Amino acid sequence: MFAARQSFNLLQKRAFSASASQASKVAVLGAAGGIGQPLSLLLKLNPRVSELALYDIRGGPGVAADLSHINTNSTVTGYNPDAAGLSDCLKDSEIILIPAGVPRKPGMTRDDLFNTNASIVRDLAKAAADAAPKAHVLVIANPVNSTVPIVAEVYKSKGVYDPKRLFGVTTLDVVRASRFISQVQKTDPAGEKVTVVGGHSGVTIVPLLSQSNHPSISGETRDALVNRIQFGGDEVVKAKDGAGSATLSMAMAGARFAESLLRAAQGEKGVTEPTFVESPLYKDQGVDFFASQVELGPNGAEKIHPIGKVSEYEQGLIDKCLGELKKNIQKGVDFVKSNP
Ligand SMILES: NC(=O)C1=CN([C@@H]2O[C@H](COP(=O)(O)OP(=O)(O)OC[C@H]3O[C@@H](n4cnc5c(N)ncnc54)[C@H](O)[C@@H]3O)[C@@H](O)[C@H]2O)C=CC1
Ligand SMILES: O=C([O-])CC(=O)C(=O)O
Repeated sequence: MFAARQSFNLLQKRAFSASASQASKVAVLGAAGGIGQPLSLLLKLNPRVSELALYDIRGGPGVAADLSHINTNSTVTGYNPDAAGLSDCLKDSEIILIPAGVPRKPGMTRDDLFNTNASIVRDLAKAAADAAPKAHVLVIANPVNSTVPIVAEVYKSKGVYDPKRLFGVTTLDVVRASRFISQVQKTDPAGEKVTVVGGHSGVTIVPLLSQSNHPSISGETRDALVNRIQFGGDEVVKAKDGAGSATLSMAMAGARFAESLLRAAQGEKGVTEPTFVESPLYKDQGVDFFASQVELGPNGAEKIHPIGKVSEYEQGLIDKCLGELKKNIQKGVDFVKSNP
């Protein structure tokens, strides 16, 4: 408790000493939702954020008023869909996070969300491309494997696509991977770094345990761990029993990714995060987007790291991933072509 209070005080102190030259406006679209609210809270506590702009089809101003009483320096403004609400929210943003969209219920796959979320993401992408074409766009709404290509197609159609500034947020997969492996190995998760590549659903999530601190994990232990990382989202969907999917852990993961981008934008070198981006790694196999470790810089994705050495077992997982991923990506591209 004492340690938690100490680190919170430290965070507050840093908030008050953040320099004005580091002004960064961050917009959250879907800010009143299960992810949007705790994500906005974490961003309000981040001293690198100077202005927080919160948009939702309902409830944005309420969440903003609540957060605006927190005694950190950033301003918080809420926006409704009326008048120029969305474009005012987006204007001058450096980062746009998109958790807008419906979550899963038990028995559903992420792809089952496509019919509802594809058009939500397409419309928000249109507004973002018009109002803040240079912002970094962080797509959280599922199915990420398809919603990221949707944003890319919208930006292309408006002539403003920069692949270095579009990211599918897969941070939760590595957050889970490090937690789950620490539970098996009885270690501190803070020291466990597990690379997870591919996409963000079921078999497209490929943990590379051979590159972790525990490369010798094998047999049933390995299989169970890989399965738990691939289907970790289902655990939460089942436990919430119809009330949605991961929100709090996702908020932490999204805030971590935004913080990494801001650190990189503010000049820090060597900042890397795993993320689903347009990638050369498997383009020769017709897979244009792929998540891997990416070095971030002021202009976004500076360097896409190669996968590195993988075991035969992991190569099998990657092969399975690529087939599914290719279909998911194509579905997003086709959607925008037929529903511009
Ligand atoms: N990338 C990832 O790792 C994860 C992604 N997700 C996804 O994030 C999305 C959001 O999940 P939750 O926050 O739990 O859902 P939620 O239903 O609690 O919140 C969604 C919010 O979006 C808003 N919204 C709907 N249409 C909108 C529009 N056109 N413009 C602006 N706001 C709009 C709703 O009013 C609501 O406040 C889901 O698609 C979910 O599958 C969830 C967890 C992890
Ligand atoms: O499982 C879901 O539907 C939400 C999600 O993407 C995750 O928790 O990884």
